[in-house]
Amino acid sequence: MSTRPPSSTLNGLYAITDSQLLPDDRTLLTACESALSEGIALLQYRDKSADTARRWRQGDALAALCERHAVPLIVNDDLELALRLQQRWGDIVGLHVGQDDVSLATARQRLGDRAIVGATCHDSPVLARQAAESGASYLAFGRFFASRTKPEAAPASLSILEEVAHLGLPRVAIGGIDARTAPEARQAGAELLAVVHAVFGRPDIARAVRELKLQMGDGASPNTRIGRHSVIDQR
Ligand SMILES: Cc1ncc(COP(=O)(O)OP(=O)(O)O)c(N)n1
Ligand SMILES: Cc1ncsc1CCOP(=O)(O)O
Ligand SMILES: [Mg+2]
Repeated sequence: MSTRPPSSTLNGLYAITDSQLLPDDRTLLTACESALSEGIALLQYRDKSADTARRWRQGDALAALCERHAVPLIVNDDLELALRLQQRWGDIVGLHVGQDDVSLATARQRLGDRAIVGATCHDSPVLARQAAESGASYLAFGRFFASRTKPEAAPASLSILEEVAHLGLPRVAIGGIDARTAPEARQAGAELLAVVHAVFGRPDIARAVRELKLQMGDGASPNTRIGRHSVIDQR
């Protein structure tokens, strides 16, 4: 019944925006354009502010950018924003939910079977199984290394990635991923490496993406393109 992408189709670098590192529209869009031009698998819009108008404006502009690059835009936390953007931009828009956000089952039900809906599972095989059963498109684990963006996130061991391999969903590693730690996370089994600071905290974003992809090795080139060569169309 599910039309979720098979695990082999989500693979590569997953860049996540940060409203402190990218404080205004122009900085945000220029930075994301640079990252997208170098080839990322997914872009997440993560804005913790209470400014709904800004989130809609920026989300809409990012969706336009992502559509041009045929890369999915994943909204963090905000189901209503994801739904609004989905109405306008279609299934290029997805959602990431954590354990304190709207439930994965609700998100899946409201966004439909074709949307990418990802879930935070920290370092828990139980949460991972529940997320898989509730329709997650990918499972995110971490933080694995010291994170400048979210230092308070609970630490996790890379061994969780192997433990959940049997679920057959793409595994995301997050937290302190950079060019130095990327090979370790990749070798431990992560299909996707989610990165804030090592992309958007760097002065040359295109170069940062190139370096990370180099360290990720084979398969770091995105293959999640939406459009004529879409994994979504191929499902
Ligand atoms: C890819 C990815 N993985 C994990 C998270 C963290 O989500 P959450 O636990 O809801 O924490 P916040 O990001 O909302 O602070 C994520 N955003 N993306
Ligand atoms: C959102 C989130 N969840 C766990 S760590 C983290 C932040 C990752 O940012 P960085 O790549 O800068 O460590
Ligand atoms: Mg959240």
